[in-house]
Amino acid sequence: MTAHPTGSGASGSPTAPGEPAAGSLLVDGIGTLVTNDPGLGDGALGEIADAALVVEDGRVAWAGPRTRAPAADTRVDAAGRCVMPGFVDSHSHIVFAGDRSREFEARMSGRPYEAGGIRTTVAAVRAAADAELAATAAALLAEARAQGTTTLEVKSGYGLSVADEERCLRVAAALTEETTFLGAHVVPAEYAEDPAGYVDLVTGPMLAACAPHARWIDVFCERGAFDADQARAVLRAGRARGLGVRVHGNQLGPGPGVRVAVEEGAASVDHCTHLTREDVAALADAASDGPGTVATLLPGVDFSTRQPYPDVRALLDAGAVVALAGDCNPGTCFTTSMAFCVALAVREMRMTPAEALWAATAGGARALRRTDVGHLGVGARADLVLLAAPNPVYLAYRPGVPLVAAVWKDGGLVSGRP
Ligand SMILES: N=CN[C@@H](CCC(=O)O)C(=O)O
Ligand SMILES: [Zn+2]
Repeated sequence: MTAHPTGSGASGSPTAPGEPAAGSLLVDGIGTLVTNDPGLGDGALGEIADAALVVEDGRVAWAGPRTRAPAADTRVDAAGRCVMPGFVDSHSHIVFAGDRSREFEARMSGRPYEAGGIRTTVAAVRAAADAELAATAAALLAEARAQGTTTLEVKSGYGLSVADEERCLRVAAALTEETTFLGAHVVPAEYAEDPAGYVDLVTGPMLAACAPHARWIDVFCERGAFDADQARAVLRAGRARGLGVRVHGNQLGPGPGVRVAVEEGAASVDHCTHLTREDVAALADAASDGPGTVATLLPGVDFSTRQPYPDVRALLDAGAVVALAGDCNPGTCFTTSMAFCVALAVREMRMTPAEALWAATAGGARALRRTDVGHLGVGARADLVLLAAPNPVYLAYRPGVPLVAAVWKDGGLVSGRP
């Protein structure tokens, strides 16, 4: 660290928006610092009151009480506000085209959500140019980032042909390293009479074209999409190509999604709206044995589809690892706000504010099997959020209010102003 010998902050102007910090950066005067490192501070969030944090080379170099802070080349004054790790949103479908607001309107008038709505977006994506897909996705990524998301997973799944899935993944890979091949989202209309043929396409030529752009493979294991055997075939083919596996499951009703995910060693099973006692036990067992399968809950989906919320207390009481993610998509949840999801999880699912914030940061990192994000321990990526609030409880306490004042990614200011 380029530290100065004084204990007080060095002088220097705050980093200009978009510019990476040159040299070391001291963020001083932090009212509450959330580190998610219980070795550094109080509780599961590792909270430190009246704190400071030093960034160097894009990583956290020091975190602790401000009275002991080393100086640095540049200083930012948090003026008593909260600093937390950036949100790790481990589930999104932001590469799409078209508009489904009328489908939402119909749903709010009583029509149930059905997986078939996905095909509406598939038709729009197939008709859209790459540049249109890229512009929409980049705008949504910027929107998410301005609200504190510093790691965002992005799936394909609205192309459902070799060429369209491949170009959706190329668009995603230009935005994030957390890309997921979801050719097995639903069976497209042209394969309606031959679902087995579509699984062969996904596990064969489509996977071959998409794997170079993807880190993960995913499957929607649900009535109306893919059954347990089809899901296993998809996940195994992806794993054989070196992809990590994840599953959409138990969204629309009880089903085999969780069981398949745990048995196939998936990093995460997402939705988990309808769980049996056996599902909860399987997720808890998985958590006690190796990296496990994280239960990723998507409360924005349950909100926007008028579904019940998952039984998160059963999961937490049993010892499962829980993440919260946004699932931004045009059909079931068109939000990029992780703060909104945290507020829903607290109010509607009865998570404590600390549980919800952990799940939306460290939990998301676990769901992506990442150790460099989701916390602010020494060595972590300096992905920071400065809140216009003294502590993180405000995320749920002031729902719907834009509380994110500034966002740094890898130590560089990418949104807002300190
Ligand atoms: N459940 C499956 N896929 C998306 C929905 C996509 C859509 O309806 O367009 C989800 O995560 O909710
Ligand atoms: Zn999804």
